[in-house]
Amino acid sequence: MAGKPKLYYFNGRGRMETIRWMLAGAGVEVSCLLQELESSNQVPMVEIDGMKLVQTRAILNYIAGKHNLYGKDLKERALIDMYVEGTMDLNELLMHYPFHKPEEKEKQLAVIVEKATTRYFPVYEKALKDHGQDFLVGNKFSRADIQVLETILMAEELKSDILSKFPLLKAFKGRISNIPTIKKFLQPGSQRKPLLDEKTVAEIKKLFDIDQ
Ligand SMILES: N[C@@H](CCC(=O)N[C@@H](CS)C(=O)NCC(=O)O)C(=O)O
Repeated sequence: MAGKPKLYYFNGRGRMETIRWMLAGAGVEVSCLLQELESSNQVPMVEIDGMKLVQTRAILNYIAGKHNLYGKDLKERALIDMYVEGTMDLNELLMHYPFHKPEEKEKQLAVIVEKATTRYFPVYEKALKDHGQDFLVGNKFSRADIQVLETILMAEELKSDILSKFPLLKAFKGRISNIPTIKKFLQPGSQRKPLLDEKTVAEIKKLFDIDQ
């Protein structure tokens, strides 16, 4: 039997966090290897099924395909990709937020809130309204549900009422958070990482030579 996937990354969210979410949603346990991470490594890197995979999307696609989280046919996959790519655009802004200078943060938060509430969340709200189902695509739990929930929770950390104009998305958040694998991941002690603190931000900036 193949062992647990090994995750190579720093001890924080970054691009690995969505991979952690995906594996958790699929009910897969992981090992995390932090000590082997150097700035010359391409990360995130995941050792899985005899492969050492880099590139976040390639890793996510593999895990989602392997665990039946990627739709039943090409059309469902296209919809899932569409929702996932949107949420990854927003996630990218949220991920970078802790790295902004204190004096830039207010402006950056306004950009995030504006984009979330006018560009991205309305698409999910409309999809849920139009088909009236519990999940975003194909009436079945998929990676789109996992990734949209991850992004919603990150956005709420910065603005707790960000879903106030999105009642269906709010109900969706409650439903997906209650799926047993996700519920477990949301509890303390899981591999889920907290919002980056200043000390970790400084360490990451140093590791990757980021001057922001
Ligand atoms: N396209 C790659 C981007 C990987 C990436 O940018 N990784 C960051 C850490 S999360 C990094 O290595 N930054 C430092 C650098 O690019 O030199 C992916 O999605 O995995």
